[in-house]
Amino acid sequence: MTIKTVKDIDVTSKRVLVRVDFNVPMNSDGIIGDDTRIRACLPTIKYLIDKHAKIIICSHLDRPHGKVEESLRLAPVAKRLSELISRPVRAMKDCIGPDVENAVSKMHDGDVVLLENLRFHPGEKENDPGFARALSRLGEVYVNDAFSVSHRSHASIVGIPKHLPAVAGLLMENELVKLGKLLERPEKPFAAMMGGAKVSDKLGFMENIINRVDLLIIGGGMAATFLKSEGYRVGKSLVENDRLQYVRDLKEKAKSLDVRLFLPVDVVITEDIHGSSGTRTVPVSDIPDGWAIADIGPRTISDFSQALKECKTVFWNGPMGVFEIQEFSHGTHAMATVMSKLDAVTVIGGGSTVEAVTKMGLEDKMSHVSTGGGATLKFLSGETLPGVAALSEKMIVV
Ligand SMILES: Nc1ncnc2c1ncn2[C@@H]1O[C@H](COP(=O)(O)OP(=O)(O)O)[C@@H](O)[C@H]1O
Ligand SMILES: O=C(OP(=O)(O)O)[C@H](O)COP(=O)(O)O
Repeated sequence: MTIKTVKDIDVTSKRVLVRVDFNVPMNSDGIIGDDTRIRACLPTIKYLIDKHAKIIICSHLDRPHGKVEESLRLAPVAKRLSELISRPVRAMKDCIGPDVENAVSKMHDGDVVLLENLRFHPGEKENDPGFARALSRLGEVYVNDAFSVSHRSHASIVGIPKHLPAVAGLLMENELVKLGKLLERPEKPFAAMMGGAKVSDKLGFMENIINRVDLLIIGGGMAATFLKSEGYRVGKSLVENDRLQYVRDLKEKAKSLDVRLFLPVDVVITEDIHGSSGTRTVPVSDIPDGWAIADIGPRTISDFSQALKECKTVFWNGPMGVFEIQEFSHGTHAMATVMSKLDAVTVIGGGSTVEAVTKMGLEDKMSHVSTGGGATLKFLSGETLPGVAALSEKMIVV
């Protein structure tokens, strides 16, 4: 499939609606913890500025469940973007409606506006046709530069392209080219290391990636569901109780495909995942009721490190523990350090995983830092992302 990019169409003086993923870590004071995802979109935004387009940017932030949450407004992101491109970025109070349409109609060439969090409207997640239509009225051309959310069939991803010429942004193009190479011929052994907290989403993608990898390494918030499926007591750890049989089936499939599965053998536990109480390191068989897994333990770090050292290709998505809290960051830091020293193709993906690796200053030691977590996992499973399928295809003249 050959898709059109922003360079294949005329954007000069046009209203260009750009879907990005500015879902960045931000605290309650609006301080952005890691701006990687904003910087990643700069090539597209700067290209459009150079071409004198009118640039209307839209994004989600976190998961506000279809209603306004003051702490999830995008104004701090507009401020950061403005600093990065050294020009004003107007933050709108909504993403659709007469005020937005009015503001957009008054834009000059080279102006940049950032619409409010798309997920304040339930229509975004529901892919409501009316919401998609209202968004599409703002632009004359649509650019998808949000690779990391293109696994979601949301209105701004698959709905808008029904109404506007739809092309890929330069970040999207870069992700597809780099990850496409990995997908074509991954040098073996190929490992996927999975962690993080979006357990049910990522479990869904695992049954496909398992066909491609030789090793599957499970840590972070994914681990407890696997351990519980083997009969371990996991206290109040993050568990997807309705996916236990799915996980058992997945393990059977791994066995039949000769995929080696690595699970934690010891874990760091806590009574309070937010870090205010003490911690203990225990074998996975000794997790008391009322305690939760917050990180992988030292024996597990050693096992996982040994396993990774055998590999020629490694994809890692999802922190090994609640890395935002220092006591629970050792597993994530250890795996990042090991990956940075491997003689292998190393790909990391996902907002939190990239944040952890960037904070350690190790991003340049990886072969590719993908903005996507779930999206990258789905792409590397060989599935077409709905957001990519929705883009206009290039005509190849033979
Ligand atoms: N054992 C665990 N229990 C609960 N949350 C965890 C655990 N391990 C990691 N996490 C959390 O997972 C979150 C990131 O998950 P996720 O969004 O799936 O990763 P990514 O953004 O890299 O795709 C982090 O905020 C981290 O604190
Ligand atoms: O952070 C994201 O994905 P990731 O956690 O897979 O890296 C994207 O912004 C998608 O967010 P979503 O998983 O709430 O749809």
